[in-house]
Amino acid sequence: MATTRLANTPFKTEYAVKMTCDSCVESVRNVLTKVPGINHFEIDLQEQRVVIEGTAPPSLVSRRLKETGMTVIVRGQGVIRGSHGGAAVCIFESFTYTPLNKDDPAPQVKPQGLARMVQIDDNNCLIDVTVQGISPGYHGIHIQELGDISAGPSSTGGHYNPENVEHGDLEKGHVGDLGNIFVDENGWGDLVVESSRIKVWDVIGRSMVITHGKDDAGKGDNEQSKIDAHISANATPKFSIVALKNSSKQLLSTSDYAPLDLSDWKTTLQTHGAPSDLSTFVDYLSKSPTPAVIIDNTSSQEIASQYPLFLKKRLHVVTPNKKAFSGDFDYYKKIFEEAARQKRWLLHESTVGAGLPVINTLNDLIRTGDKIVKIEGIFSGTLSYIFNEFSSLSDGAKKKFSEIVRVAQENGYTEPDPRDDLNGLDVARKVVILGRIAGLDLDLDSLPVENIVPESLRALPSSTEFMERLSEFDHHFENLNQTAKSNDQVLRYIGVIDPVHNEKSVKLVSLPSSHPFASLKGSDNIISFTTQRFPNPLIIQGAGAGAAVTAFGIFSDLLKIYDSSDS
Ligand SMILES: NC(=O)C1=CN([C@@H]2O[C@H](COP(=O)(O)OP(=O)(O)OC[C@H]3O[C@@H](n4cnc5c(N)ncnc54)[C@H](OP(=O)(O)O)[C@@H]3O)[C@@H](O)[C@H]2O)C=CC1
Ligand SMILES: N[C@@H](CC=O)C(=O)O
Repeated sequence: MATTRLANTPFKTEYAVKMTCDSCVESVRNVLTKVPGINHFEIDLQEQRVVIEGTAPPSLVSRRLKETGMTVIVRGQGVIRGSHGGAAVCIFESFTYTPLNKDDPAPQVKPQGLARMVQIDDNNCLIDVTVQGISPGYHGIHIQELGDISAGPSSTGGHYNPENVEHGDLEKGHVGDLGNIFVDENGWGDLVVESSRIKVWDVIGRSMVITHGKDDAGKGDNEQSKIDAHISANATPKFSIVALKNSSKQLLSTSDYAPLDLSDWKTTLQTHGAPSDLSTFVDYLSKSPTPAVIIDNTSSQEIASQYPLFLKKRLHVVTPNKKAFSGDFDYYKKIFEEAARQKRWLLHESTVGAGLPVINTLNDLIRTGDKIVKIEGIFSGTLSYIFNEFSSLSDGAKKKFSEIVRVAQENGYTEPDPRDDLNGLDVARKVVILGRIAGLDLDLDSLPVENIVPESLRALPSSTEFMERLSEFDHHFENLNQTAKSNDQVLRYIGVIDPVHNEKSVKLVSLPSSHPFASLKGSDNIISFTTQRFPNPLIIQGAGAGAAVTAFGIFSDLLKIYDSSDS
């Protein structure tokens, strides 16, 4: 079954060869006279057709012909005498592909392709695959067990594996393991394989899937490699981190964009990192042979102001950083326009509610034509945690306000400076972000925000000093709490957007215990969307701060890019 072995029975193959002149014909003739197993051939310049009879495998013939620089496609095969063994065609379409800008006059090439399968004799099946519009590099290609493509690759089952063996290569792996197709920098790729294990009549009615990643042919150093190399239709894709930076140092991988060793990344970054330089960092990423995403995990305005540059350099952007989306309104519009122009994603699900699907839900409500009546919620994990701990109607030993703020900081809920939570600015930013998505021309200056940082602590130069002195105000917060409690109420810090009555605010309120916001736990956020379709509000609730859930939100944005990315 090796690709250069001659077939047992002579057969006829027709190739489309892009020949433009007599010298092309001469080159083809030269090649064909040297390939073993060719009994007879005819070359037709006008029809750009070459017909070959013999036992030479088409994979070998087409490889040799392509070495002349001409485009070669296997057009069809058949036996010379006697009955035909059977043939089938599989058309590749991208299940998840959506052009980023449907109005673009020059939309990206839609991923598509074709696999022709011909049973060239009783034993050998020839599969000839051509694809276009796929990201450059190697992609695994498999015949799948099922032909159900109703849910794209995920409904096609596993690799076709009638011999019940481990995942591997064409020789010994699943019968459906065809190896990898190589796609060039223009998005074109082809592959010709011959297999004595595949029979056309066995695979008709099944399906084929081309994966985003390279197939490791079962040679990976993990258990999954023996099953599907982590690239089956349902597997979570793997991303490579090839560049890393903080405000002082950066690490870039080598010219082959191999993943960085992250086992002790903090030390490696500190000890081996080069001085931080955003421009070399972005240049390096922009030259990646596969689609690259820059993840801005800072709260830096400086980084947020560089998004147009990232997008121009054809990088997708994913971020939990609220600055770009809640700052200057013109800049906000500009970055989305640039993203559309460059056909890059600019995703920021975790800017509101960390990993909770808040922005997605709001976008979906609006895109499907719903009318937003009111959005209100507890948008700060920090303030939720603080007031859930500090203000409840149950009795029992309570911690002081300043102690609770310290725990919120230790748990990673707070902004780098907790005053950015307590002053309401972080909630205000989230309210602005949601308001803008809902179509309001909203900005931070026009939003009434209640700042609960005691006045004399606002100008302190460092967050450390602020934390040291916050206890001086424990009695002030305790008084607020007792007043609420005496009315059977609890303190909660909420944000409200009411487009119908043009009201918006961010404030500390007292709510009765029956209110859904009163019974929150931990650092949970709660966001309630009242819409025309949802007069009883659609409510999203769950942890709204902390490393794990924020990383989940970022990861889900990455998956969205992965799912749509063939460019
Ligand atoms: N924590 C949470 O629960 C959530 C956070 N977010 C958002 O996520 C972002 C990060 O928050 P968090 O991880 O808590 O913050 P941290 O302060 O813990 O981390 C910020 C990181 O950004 C780096 N950084 C700052 N400026 C630059 C720069 N100019 N270039 C490169 N790196 C820089 C810092 O590096 P260095 O140490 O060198 O300064 C640090 O590593 C913020 O925008 C926040 O609002 C969103 C949802 C939830
Ligand atoms: N500090 C923020 C983190 C997320 O944006 C919060 O407490 O919610």
